[in-house]
Order: sequence, then C-alpha cells, then structure tokens
Amino acid sequence: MSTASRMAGLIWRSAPLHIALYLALTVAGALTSVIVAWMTRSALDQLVSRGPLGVLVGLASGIAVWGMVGALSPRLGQYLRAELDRRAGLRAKDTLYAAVGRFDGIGRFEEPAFLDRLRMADMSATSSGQLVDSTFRVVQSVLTVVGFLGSLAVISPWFTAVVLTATVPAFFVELRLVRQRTSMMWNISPIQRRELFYAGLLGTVQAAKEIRLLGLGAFLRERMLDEVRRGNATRRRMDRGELLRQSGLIALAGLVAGGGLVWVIMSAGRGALSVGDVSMFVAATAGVQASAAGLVGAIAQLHQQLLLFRHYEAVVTAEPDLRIPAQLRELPALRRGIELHDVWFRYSDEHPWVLRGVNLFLPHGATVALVGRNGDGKSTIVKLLCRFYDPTRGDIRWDGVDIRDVPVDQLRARLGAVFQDFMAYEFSATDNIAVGDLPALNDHDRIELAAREAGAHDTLAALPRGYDTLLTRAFRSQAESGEAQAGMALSGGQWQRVALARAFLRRDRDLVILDEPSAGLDAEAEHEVHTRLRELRAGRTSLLISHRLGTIRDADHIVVLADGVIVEQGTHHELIAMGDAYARMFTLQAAGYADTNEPSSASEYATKSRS
Ligand SMILES: Nc1ncnc2c1ncn2[C@@H]1O[C@H](COP(=O)(O)OP(=O)(O)OP(=O)(O)O)[C@@H](O)[C@H]1O
Repeated sequence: MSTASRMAGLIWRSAPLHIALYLALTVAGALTSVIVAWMTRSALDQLVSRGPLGVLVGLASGIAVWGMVGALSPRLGQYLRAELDRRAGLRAKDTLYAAVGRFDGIGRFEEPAFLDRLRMADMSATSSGQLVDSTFRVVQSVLTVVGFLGSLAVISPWFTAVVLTATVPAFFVELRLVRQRTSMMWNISPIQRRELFYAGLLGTVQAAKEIRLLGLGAFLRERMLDEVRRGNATRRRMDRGELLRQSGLIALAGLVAGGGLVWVIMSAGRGALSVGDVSMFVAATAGVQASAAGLVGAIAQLHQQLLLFRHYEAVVTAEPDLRIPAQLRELPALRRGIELHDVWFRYSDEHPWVLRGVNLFLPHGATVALVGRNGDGKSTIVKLLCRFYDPTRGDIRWDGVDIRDVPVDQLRARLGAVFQDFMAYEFSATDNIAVGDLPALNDHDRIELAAREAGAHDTLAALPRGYDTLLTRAFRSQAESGEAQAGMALSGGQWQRVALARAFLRRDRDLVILDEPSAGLDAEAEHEVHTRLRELRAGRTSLLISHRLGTIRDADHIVVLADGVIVEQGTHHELIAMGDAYARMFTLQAAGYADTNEPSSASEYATKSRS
C-alpha cells in the first residue's frame, strides 16, 4: 500500500461523514464558477440580441442562486475542514504516541535523528486533516480547469493549448520547491529543538534560580536568538528562491493572458466574436489560470504532506528498539536470584565502555549494596536490570531465564524502583504517589499507608487540600466550591519522600531497586527512612545504591564498582578487614563525622569566628 493510501485510510476512518459532505461541497463549489460564467455569457448575448424578458429573469435568478451557493460553500467548507482537522489530528496523535509508548527501551529518546523525526511526525499528525483539504482542492481545481478549458476551447482551441502548456513549468517548479521546503524543515529541526530548549530554560522555575543568580538571562537569550537567526536565515533563503521562481511563473501567466486578451478584442472588433464571447473568454482565461495555479499549489501541498507523513510512518512503524526473542518465555516468580553474567555495556558504538565484564549475583531475599565513585556505572546497572537498554555483551538472568526472553511489561511489573533522578509530576499529591501503582489511584488508604511509611504523610496531610493539593505552582486546581486554588511547592527532601512512597506502594514486587533513595533527606529523616527501608527490604530482594556508606553497612552483600569493573565485594566487616577501596571510602567518610577539628564549645566557636 502506498504512503498516500495509508494516510488517506487513517483520515477516512477518523471522520467519514465529514469527508463525504466536504466532497459534495467541493464539487458544488467547483461547478459554481463555470455555471455562473456560462449563464453570464447567455444573459449578455440575450441582452444584446434583445431576447425574451422571462429568459433574462430566469438567467439572472440562476446566477443569483449559484452565486449564493458559491458564497456559502467556503464557509461551510471551512467548518467541515476544521472539524476534520480536529478529528484526524486526534486519531493521528493517538496512533503516534501509542507507537512511541511501544518503544520499550529509552535509547531512542537519546538519538537526535529520532527526536527530529518525532517532531516532524508530530507536525504531520497535527496537520493530517489538511490532506483531505489538499486532495479536494485538487479535485475542485481539476473540475474547474476542465470546465473552463471546455468553455475556452469553444472560443479558441489553439489558445486553450497555449494556456495548458504554460502551466507545465509551474507544475515542476512547485514540486521542486516543495521538496526543497520539506528538506529545509528537516535541516532546521535541530535548530528549532535547541531554540525550544532555550525558551524552556528562560520560562521555567527550575532554571530560574541559577539564571537569576548567575546572571545568565542575556547569555541564554542571545543563544536562543542565535538559533532563531540561523533558522530564519535558512527560511529566508528558501523564501527568496521561492519568490523568484514564482514571480517568473506569474510573469509567464500574465504574458499568456495579455496576449489572449489582445487577440480576443481584435477578433470581436472584426465581428468574428460576440460580446458574450469576450466575457466568456476573459472569465475562462482567468478561471483556467487561477484554478491551474490552485491545482499546482494543491498538488504541491499534497506532496509536502506525504513527505511529512513519511516521518510519521517511520515512527509509527519503527522496528522495536529492544531485541524481541523468537519465542517469549514466562518470567517465573523469583526464587533463586538475578545474575549479571559477563555484562559489557556502552550507550552506543560512539560511546566508551561503561561496564566491562560485570559478574554480579543478587540473591533472592537479600540486599545487595552497590557503591563506587561518580560515573563508575552504578545507575547503568540499574537501567540494565529494568531493561531500558540491553547489555552490549553478556546477559542478565532471572532464576536462569534471560530477561531478554520475557515480555518487558512482565519484567517491569515485578520491579519497584526509586531512581536517582525520580520524577516530580505536576499532579496532586495523591496522583504523584499513585503513579507508583495505578490501581491504587482510588484507594486512599493504600496511598496514605505508603506516604506514612515514606515519612511523607504529615507534610501532605497539612497541605491546604491535603492529598488533593496540586504539587506545582504552574497550574491551579479546582476546589469543590469551584474556586481555583493555587498549588503548593515541596522541598527537595519532601519530594524524595513522595518518590519513596511510590516504592512502598510496590512493596510486593520481586526486586526493589533504590538508587540514592535518601540523597535529599536531613539526618533525622535519613535515619528514619532507612529504618523503614530496612523493614521494606527484609526478606526481599533489593539493590541499594548510596554514597553514604553508613546507610548500607547492614546490607547482606556490598559490591564495589570502579570504572565499570567490580573490584571487591563482601560484607561490611569483610571489606573493612580487606583495607582496600571500600575501607578507604568508609574511613574517609567516618573522618568527616569525627569531631577532631570542631570547636569544642560555644566560646571556642566565638573565638574562632573572630580570628
Ligand atoms: N544516557 C547516557 N548516554 C551516554 N552516556 C551515559 C548515559 N548515562 C550515563 N552515561 C555515562 O556512563 C557512565 C556511568 O554513568 P552512571 O550514571 O551509571 O554512573 P554512576 O556510577 O551511577 O554515577 P553517580 O554516582 O554519579 O550516580 C558515566 O561516564 C556517564 O557519563
């Protein structure tokens, strides 16, 4: 099936009745001008030859009625077209973003070419209804061109041939222009994405603090304007080329029409043509030229929509980003453990190795802690366990089953996680916790229990609308009284507790992953949360990542990662006894808590402050 028919199918399914009505209207609209031109010709000739009054009145009424049809049809057409746009756009976006949701991994969202394609696909989805408009404009223009050509041919077959021949260059020039415009849109897509990025920075509260403190406003604005200027320069070049070539086409059409007019007036002067013929000739020439230009424009627009639709199709029909096994297996409930076997990983062929032959066992019912310096690959292991990426080499086995052989949804349903870069959704507090397990959305008791366990309950209950309070100031919520209420902002640590509550909601999962779960918490809260997490982890399989080694010392097994390689592992006491990397890190941190250089009393502090 061709791109065109697939696109037409998509649109037809979204609004068949509107399309049928629009088609009827288009045909009526197309015939109007031809019918009016013929009636005008007859009326003029009847007038000159003093024909019967009844005929003249009939013709005048006919012209008035068709004139009304002609005036009304664009209005009705406009409504139908807008409705079609809305319906087709809705369906196309649904299909597009359902396809985006089917990418199981996250690598695609890091590829600039994919992001550009997605932008173009979104543009195509938004304007998909216009395909009908362009198609019907083609139909309408063809009908009008044929009608007027017939009228013109009656007066002068050779002039008809001249007019037709003159439209051929226009056709090819317009098609070429459309191809150039579409490829220009593709070329400036990265520029536009960067422009949006800067605009986003300048307009969001997250970036506002640094921008103001560091005085980055003008710098970022200038960078944004640079992108706008680069985009504009490309568009300007395109517009100028288009203007130049279209001016040439208009001059050609003017020459043809002008020449024809001289000829027809001379012929009428010699008595070879009637006054009605002159009127018909003028209307037909203008009609043919206008509708031929409309036809070429509509074909060009159609061509552009099909080119854009290819990006839409490319996203909708993209190959899965993660390998799909020939035969899917069921994921057994975890009994023995999860094993990373000689796992090598890099984010792409252009990136360096992040994991280099990792062998790691997460025994069922035990807590394994992963420690290491920044960038050593800890979160990357988490991402592989969640199957956001597949290992470049090696495998991960869940009770012996390769996790690539089971449906991704099944795997993820068995996991609970708090990511280092967890999401703060601009939703209500309830929704922010419920996203941890959507069936809990209407189960307030479950949500409150999870919030209590994460130490978030007191904060959330004290909000103006309790758990229904919107956790953002970017939107307002609707109170029961109908009054709009301002949302509230949480602190970093309070957000961390909300994210933890999501994990508590998934307490029954086979594997719980906690990547820096207490990074933003105060000392007391950290202690409290880790006590709760210990309860959550008890008897469960969990992977805990933390730079604060005091919080992981009770883990069943501690693994030290350095530059993508496991360099030591054991219990806290074993690792301390080894006196190597872990012991060094632990001692360093412990020294930070020792009070050797601390002022010993308030008076000593005051002395030190003065000196
Ligand atoms: N999406 C990505 N694309 C390319 N490289 C990445 C990506 N994510 C991480 N990296 C690189 O992989 C390496 C390991 O990153 P990772 O986030 O796993 O480290 P980490 O041990 O969790 O660090 P931290 O303690 O700072 O959280 C880093 O060098 C980082 O630059």
